[in-house]
Amino acid sequence: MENILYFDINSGISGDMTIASLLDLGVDQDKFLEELKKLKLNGYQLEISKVKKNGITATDFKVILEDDSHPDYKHSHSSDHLHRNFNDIKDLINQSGLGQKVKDLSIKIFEKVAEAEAKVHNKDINQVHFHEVGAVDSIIDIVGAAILIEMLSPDHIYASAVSLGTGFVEAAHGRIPVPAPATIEILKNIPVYSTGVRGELVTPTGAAIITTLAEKFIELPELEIEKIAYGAGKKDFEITNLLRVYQAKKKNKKSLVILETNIDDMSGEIYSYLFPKLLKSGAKDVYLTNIMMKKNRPGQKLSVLTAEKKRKELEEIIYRETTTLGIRRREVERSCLQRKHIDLDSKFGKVTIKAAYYEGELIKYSPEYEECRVIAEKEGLSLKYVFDLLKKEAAEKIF
Ligand SMILES: O=C([S-])c1cc(C(=O)S)c[n+]([C@@H]2O[C@H](COP(=O)(O)O)[C@@H](O)[C@H]2O)c1
Ligand code: NI
Repeated sequence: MENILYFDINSGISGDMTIASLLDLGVDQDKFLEELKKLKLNGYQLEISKVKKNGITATDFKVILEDDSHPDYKHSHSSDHLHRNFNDIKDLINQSGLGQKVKDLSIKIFEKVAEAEAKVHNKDINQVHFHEVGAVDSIIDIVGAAILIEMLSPDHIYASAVSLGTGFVEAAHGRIPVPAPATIEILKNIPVYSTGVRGELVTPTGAAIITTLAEKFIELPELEIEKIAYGAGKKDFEITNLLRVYQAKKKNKKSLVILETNIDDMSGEIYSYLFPKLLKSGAKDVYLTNIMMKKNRPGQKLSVLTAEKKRKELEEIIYRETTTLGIRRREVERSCLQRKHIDLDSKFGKVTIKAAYYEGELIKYSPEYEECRVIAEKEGLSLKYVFDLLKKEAAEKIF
């Protein structure tokens, strides 16, 4: 089973909503606050409370800024927002006592905001001065989200498509359109939509956090939901302003890819060269099926089963080594038994026994074919005899 976090972004996302929703999952608040203190940042208080939004109980996370005469809260000319650049923020994070994973994740999130700001304002990433996003509350939101993710340590994080909002919002730059330019820049190539709700549902911080965390933006996949949590948004819109997150389990079904191509004009010798080459390069299985093709030509369907990360390399081999001009591909799910390799001290010496378990129960085992073949040849015995003998020995000595 894999641990999954799924963010349901039906009314947008901001930094404080992310923290609130993750806290609402029930993580140890004291430990979270202890970790945050490792960031050498002063001049703020945190308030974590339960609130009701349209009758739904949610966690609210507030950063309350203290007296702005504090050294950590220097005024800018235009507002009470501190102007830090990306390097200042990186230094602040790197000089903290936080764990390396939290530091790396926090910097990655800030980098997204910096890149987006640089693009929008046509500046170099290190020249960008964060306004709102440089302020204490955004640093807390981003580093806090990284701390909570590290504390929860999910195997995978997924999110829904992102609901954006419309209209205009007051920012340090003036009255800017919703989604804010930095927000929509960060959300390029991510599925987004608008239901026409007036208001800024997604902030640059929220966009940067979720695009850094989520592996995929997908509809809710097949999951067993264990906990449902709500993080409250500060503003009230015509919709309930909540970020919902599911903590769930997913059965360990492996997703693989099948590459297929039909071939009617290739010598058999090529296949005998191709098969070991594909297997050595990461194919999990390679097989042929006899087919009757167009123009009544008998042919072969070549099928190659592989993990997605090996797909491109295997496709290149198929293109270079065969006569095909095109390859079909489709994702397939595979379940598999847990397997163990066990050493057997047999009468022929050490032999590997492959054992297979279904939900922890041993259901089959067999001696390794290659090792049996070598023994059969060396001893002048039939392969079947060696197999049967070793299986019996394994039953007596191991199982
Ligand atoms: O300060 C920055 S980086 C900033 C840039 C932009 C652009 O789109 S450009 C917009 N804003 C607005 O500031 C507030 C706060 O955002 P947080 O991410 O800190 O919550 C929000 O309204 C943004 O649209 C800030
Ligand atoms: Ni900006």
